[in-house]
Amino acid sequence: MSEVDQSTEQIANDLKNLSTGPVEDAVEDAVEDAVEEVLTAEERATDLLESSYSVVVKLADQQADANSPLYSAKSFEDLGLHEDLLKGIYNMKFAKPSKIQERALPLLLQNPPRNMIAQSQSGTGKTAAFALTILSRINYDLHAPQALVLSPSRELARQTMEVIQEMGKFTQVTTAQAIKDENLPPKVNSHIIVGTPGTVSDLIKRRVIDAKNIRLYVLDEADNMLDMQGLGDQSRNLKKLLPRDCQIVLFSATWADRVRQFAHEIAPKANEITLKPEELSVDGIKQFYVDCRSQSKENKTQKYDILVGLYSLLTVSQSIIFVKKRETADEIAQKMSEKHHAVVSLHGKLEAAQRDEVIDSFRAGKSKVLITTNVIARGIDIANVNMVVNYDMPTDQYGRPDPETYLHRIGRTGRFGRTGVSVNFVHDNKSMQVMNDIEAHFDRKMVALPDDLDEAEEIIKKAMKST
Ligand SMILES: Nc1ncnc2c1ncn2[C@@H]1O[C@H](COP(=O)(O)OP(=O)(O)OP(=O)(O)O)[C@@H](O)[C@H]1O
Repeated sequence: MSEVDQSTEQIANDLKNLSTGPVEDAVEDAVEDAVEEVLTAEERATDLLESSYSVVVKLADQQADANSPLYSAKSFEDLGLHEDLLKGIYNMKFAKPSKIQERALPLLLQNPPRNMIAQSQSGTGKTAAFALTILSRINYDLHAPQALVLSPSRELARQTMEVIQEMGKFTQVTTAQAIKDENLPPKVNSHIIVGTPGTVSDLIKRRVIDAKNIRLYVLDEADNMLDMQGLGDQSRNLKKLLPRDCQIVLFSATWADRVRQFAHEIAPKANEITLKPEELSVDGIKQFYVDCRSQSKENKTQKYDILVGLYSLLTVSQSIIFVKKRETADEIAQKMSEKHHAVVSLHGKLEAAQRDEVIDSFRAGKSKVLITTNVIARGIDIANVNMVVNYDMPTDQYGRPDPETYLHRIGRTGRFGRTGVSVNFVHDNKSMQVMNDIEAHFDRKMVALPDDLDEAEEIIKKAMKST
């Protein structure tokens, strides 16, 4: 058998291994469903450029010269980016690279390309780091997919696509979104594809996307995707369809130890940028909690009343309320709307078009309060969100504290040095324990708010201004 035949056969086998089920919303459904199923079974958790966090850079190639000016670039020009990209960056009002951009870009852009596993706090500009890498590596004369970016939700895929388009505005780049219900031509020849894993797998399987020229494979929120049952396999199977020398780039704010091992398997010999857990909290986000236990045994009602009591604060700017179940999101949204409070809900059970409508109106500031599940806990970047409420503390499918999800949720505020406040609702001893464990994990104290809501409001308002 010739080499070409062998690799064709390998690809055919790999295609068979890709999930053939309804994979559309696999990642987000997995996040939501896992939690919901177990709950039912049991009866059912400034200026950033001047911030002081330290970054540890581990070079896979120990011979590399860590003192090279490339490893400590101070401006976008120093990175040797093409003029068209510099125009795009400055058009977006980026004056200087953030720390992760400064550290990651020289490693990402080196030749021959090296894999990368990178970590940086939420809202610190990881998207631009991989977007610039992709835009720098595209051969614009070749009209074929050359970079593949996977995101865990359609909302994040759409947002990432917009960033890439804006950054590449002065280039000849062409892009395509591989998300549910997107109208794509029978053969996609755009340079860059951004999508969710299920849809991308399906399109490659149906040969709508030809993977043979892909030279960059980026998993954004990579720990999330690699940690999900089935989806880790899906991401790995997808990788097998890509050329051997494809550069694999994994980004996230969080990397639980158990996931790191998968990361190294999918991105062998990767350069690595890591942070310690205690460096992960964004200083600009002030973290509070309300103890709902003290006032009523009817915890559910009590939580809801407190949320409604905080409504004027929620609408000072924009806010996101995270709940565990889709039903809770809808229930609260409906109850609050009946009281003429302007809130919207977003979760994986909505139709694709509805989801787009909800997030677009929230992004445009037309709605001020968004009630949602973990489906948009990651990556969503909306500058005006200055408050996040954990109506239900984040737990995994076994009911254990989920510090990673906590960090991503609260990271929807305090973006790129902005002001942010997060408020956790504690309604029983278990949720208190979850919160205490998360506090311990990040070595960060959460401040108790007084029972008196007026007083609590004053404290939060002050924190919103002072951070
Ligand atoms: N160098 C820069 N100068 C100014 N603003 C920047 C720069 N880099 C990124 N930003 C802005 O910072 C915000 C956060 O960036 P981004 O969404 O990439 O964060 P992230 O690190 O991916 O966060 P998350 O972990 O939540 O996904 C965006 O609004 C982006 O436009």
